[in-house]
Amino acid sequence: MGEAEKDSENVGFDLHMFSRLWKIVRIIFPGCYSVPTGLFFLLLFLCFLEQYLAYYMGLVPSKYYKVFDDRDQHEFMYLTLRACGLILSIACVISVKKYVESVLYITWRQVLCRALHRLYFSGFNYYSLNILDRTVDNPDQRMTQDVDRLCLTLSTITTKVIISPFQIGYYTYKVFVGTGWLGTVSIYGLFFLGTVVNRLVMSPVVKFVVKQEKCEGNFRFKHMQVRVDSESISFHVSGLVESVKTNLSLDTLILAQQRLINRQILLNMTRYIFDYLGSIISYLAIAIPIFGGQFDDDENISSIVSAYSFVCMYLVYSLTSLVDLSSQVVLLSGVTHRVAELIECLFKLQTEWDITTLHTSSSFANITQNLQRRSVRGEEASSDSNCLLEENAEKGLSISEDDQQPFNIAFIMSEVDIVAPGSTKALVTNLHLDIRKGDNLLIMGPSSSGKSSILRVLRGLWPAARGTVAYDFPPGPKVVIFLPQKPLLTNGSLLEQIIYPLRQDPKDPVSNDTCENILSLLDSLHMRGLVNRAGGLRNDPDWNWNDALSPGEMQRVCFLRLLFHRPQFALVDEATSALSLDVEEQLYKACLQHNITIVSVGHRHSLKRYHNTLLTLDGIGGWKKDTIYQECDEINPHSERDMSSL
Ligand SMILES: Nc1ncnc2c1ncn2[C@@H]1O[C@H](COP(=O)(O)OP(=O)(O)OP(=O)(O)O)[C@@H](O)[C@H]1O
Repeated sequence: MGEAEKDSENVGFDLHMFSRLWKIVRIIFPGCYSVPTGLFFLLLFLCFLEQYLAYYMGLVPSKYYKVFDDRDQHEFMYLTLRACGLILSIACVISVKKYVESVLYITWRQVLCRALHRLYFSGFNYYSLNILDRTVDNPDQRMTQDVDRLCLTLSTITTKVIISPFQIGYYTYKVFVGTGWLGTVSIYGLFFLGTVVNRLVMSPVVKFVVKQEKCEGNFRFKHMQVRVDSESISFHVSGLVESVKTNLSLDTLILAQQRLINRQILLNMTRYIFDYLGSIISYLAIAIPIFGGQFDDDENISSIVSAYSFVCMYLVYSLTSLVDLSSQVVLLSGVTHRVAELIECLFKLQTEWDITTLHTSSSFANITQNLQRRSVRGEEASSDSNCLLEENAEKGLSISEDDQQPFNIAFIMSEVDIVAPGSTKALVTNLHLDIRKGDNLLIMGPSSSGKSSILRVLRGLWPAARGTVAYDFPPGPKVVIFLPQKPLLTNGSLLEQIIYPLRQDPKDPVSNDTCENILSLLDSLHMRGLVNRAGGLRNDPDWNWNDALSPGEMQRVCFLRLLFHRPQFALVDEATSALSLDVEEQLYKACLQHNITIVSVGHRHSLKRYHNTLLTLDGIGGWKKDTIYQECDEINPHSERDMSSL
């Protein structure tokens, strides 16, 4: 059983649930003067007002009894008018209360989701959570559906829970005055019995809610897979396979729902038993003073019974409505556990990320300072690479916040072992590598030998199993850009694809000159047709770019990012594998012309022409570095074609 499964087995309606709920409450109430706090107190006020009006409304029937007994027509008219006023006020208060409740629910949802997004998109938490750390299932579902249910349930039950003590206290006093201690105790006895039975029945149901939510997430994910990969599935004519698998995840979900429903039978049974017992017990409570002779024979029993039965019933109602909340509390407990688990995991990843970032940048500073010291001492470098490092250090390799400043070294890897997550076998061992300006590096090797993994470790997605990885440069596309193996296209216009990872600021739109540059870049790659298809550069065609473009077009669009941003370093993973050699040459030479230092991962030998160092992995942990000697004109970006347009 996995760690995640063990955790979902250990959930219930207990102290752990309350401590997790408290964490969430601290997020959804960001401060004393925040909107959610204001809305919450307004809601509380409306709830009290509703109760106040309900009390007077409840006494109206008993007053009618008295009016009829007295044959008082004038009082009857007055009472009717008063009742109409009360009805109008209570209807207004309840509808405004429901409105505020809904606004509070969506405000909480926004606050909680934004807090989760902040953590999720901080550093590489989204990557770690989805790829590396598997302790939390379906984070997407937790942030969408579970947060929604949590906020909705919380907004409907919190005020009930808060005003209950006041409501119960007041009606207990009234019942005690009317029926004495025996009536009060019998009502309370019923409530405590109901609470104990409910607590026993409720707690085991929580884990079934958690399981059902998990299956719900898996089911949705399966549908999402089919949506994203519909073309590939169609090529395999594998609709039947996907249909079977989707039905399988549906069946698992239905089974989980059925199990939950089975458990809920008992919960509902106890709930309704206590509901109906409640309606009887109020009359039993009134019977005590009546049969006990507390009222005189000539007293108007029917109006007294009506008045007392109202307070008794209201006390019973207040108590049983707490018990009635059990099914909502079960749901709340289930989603609280799921959302809190996500928050806890994100906090853990955030802490790890902060430590790693601190470690890598301080390692970088230490390494570069050591290099400087060594060069001052005049130590002889033992290898070519050391010579170069020292050369760079002497030039004053300072890491600055300014992304326009030239960076001589972007990354340093020293004695690094790379191990894939969940594996024990090293893909690459004792790797020494520094990515420095002007040294275009090509990484080759058999499939699965760990070529992309080197980029993952450089990017900080995977930790190095041993050794030091150091990098320290400002974020943003002007210093370093990575192009992953799978082209990444976002939603939005063609312009947004090319300026990615920057985004259009609606207040400061991309200038016409920049658009002209982008258009000429697209022209030079014969991609003007795409601009027309997308309805213009700035137009959002509202399509899924991954479905709308061919793999070659996707690679060309992604590569154009490099030529648009012109970073100092570009680390590209098989970014031209779907392109013709012609286009590959055109793109690489443009990069060289713009003085972009390239680190490429690839299989094609044609790539050697654009690099001067070759790192070859042997697939069993070993590696070697060689210099690639070029014919002079081979790497001359101007030799064959004028690249100025790019
Ligand atoms: N997220 C992951 N979790 C666990 N193992 C992984 C993960 N990603 C990759 N691996 C494993 O790491 C190994 C190296 O993968 P990598 O992507 O670095 O290979 P590669 O040399 O780039 O291969 P190719 O040439 O086929 O792209 C593979 O065996 C792969 O299965």
